[in-house]
Amino acid sequence: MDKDKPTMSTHFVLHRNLRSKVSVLPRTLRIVILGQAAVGKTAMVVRFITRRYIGEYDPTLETIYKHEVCIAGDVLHLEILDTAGQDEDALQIEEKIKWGDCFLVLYSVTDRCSFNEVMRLCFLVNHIHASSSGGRRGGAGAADQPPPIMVVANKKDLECDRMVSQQEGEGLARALKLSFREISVRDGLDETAAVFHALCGQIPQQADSSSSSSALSRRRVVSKLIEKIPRIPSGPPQYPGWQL
Ligand SMILES: Nc1nc2c(ncn2[C@@H]2O[C@H](COP(=O)(O)OP(=O)(O)OP(=O)(O)O)[C@@H](O)[C@H]2O)c(=O)[nH]1
Repeated sequence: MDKDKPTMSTHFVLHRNLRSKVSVLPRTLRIVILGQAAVGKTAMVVRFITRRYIGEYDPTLETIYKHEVCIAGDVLHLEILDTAGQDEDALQIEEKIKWGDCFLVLYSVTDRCSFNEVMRLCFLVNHIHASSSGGRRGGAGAADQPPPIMVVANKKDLECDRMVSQQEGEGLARALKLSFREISVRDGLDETAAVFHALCGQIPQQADSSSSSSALSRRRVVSKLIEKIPRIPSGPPQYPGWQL
């Protein structure tokens, strides 16, 4: 492998020779990034896809990023919805949650309000997914399970401004029975990539989430709204303010 090649991570890059060894059909996995404004949602997605760190704050208009990864020999097409942290109406957030297969709920360790919002967002995700799977019981497959959610604490590099301890974050995630990571998107490229890796690893192997009946019915409902969100194709878009 060419060490000098500007790729995002050796664990995640899909090389041509690897592609030929993969036996299963690629699956599409939709990840929704939730969290209050300025917690680092856009910085995290862009860091994961391009390795670059955005040092400037530009409030997000919703964007869907597309990216391809190979995890444990399984090719995944990722569609990552970077939501706007600004207030939005309940219907909009519901549509986005219905669109997703799995979720990263972010807060900043320097912002207690963003931490306080985590529990509400996690309950919302579980509630909306439970309702949209039609209350079916006893069915097989991932549609009846709560969707994978990971709680992510960002900006741990800002120790002097810390308002939420790591123990508090771990305690909340434990109470919600969710996985938890504390990271610095600014300082930690590998730990940022590991968040996505771990989330993808929580998806049941047998579940082709892009074609299950409940996923399809959810998506019919939300497709009109989501089509309005700009899509960023693979490859690094150029923004001012990016640093390596
Ligand atoms: N120190 C530090 N700053 C960070 C880190 N991650 C993101 N930031 C900064 O936090 C600010 C907000 O980051 P964004 O990624 O725009 O936040 P967002 O959650 O997408 O915000 P909205 O678009 O309003 O929802 C930017 O100035 C980033 O550079 C980090 O790990 N450490």
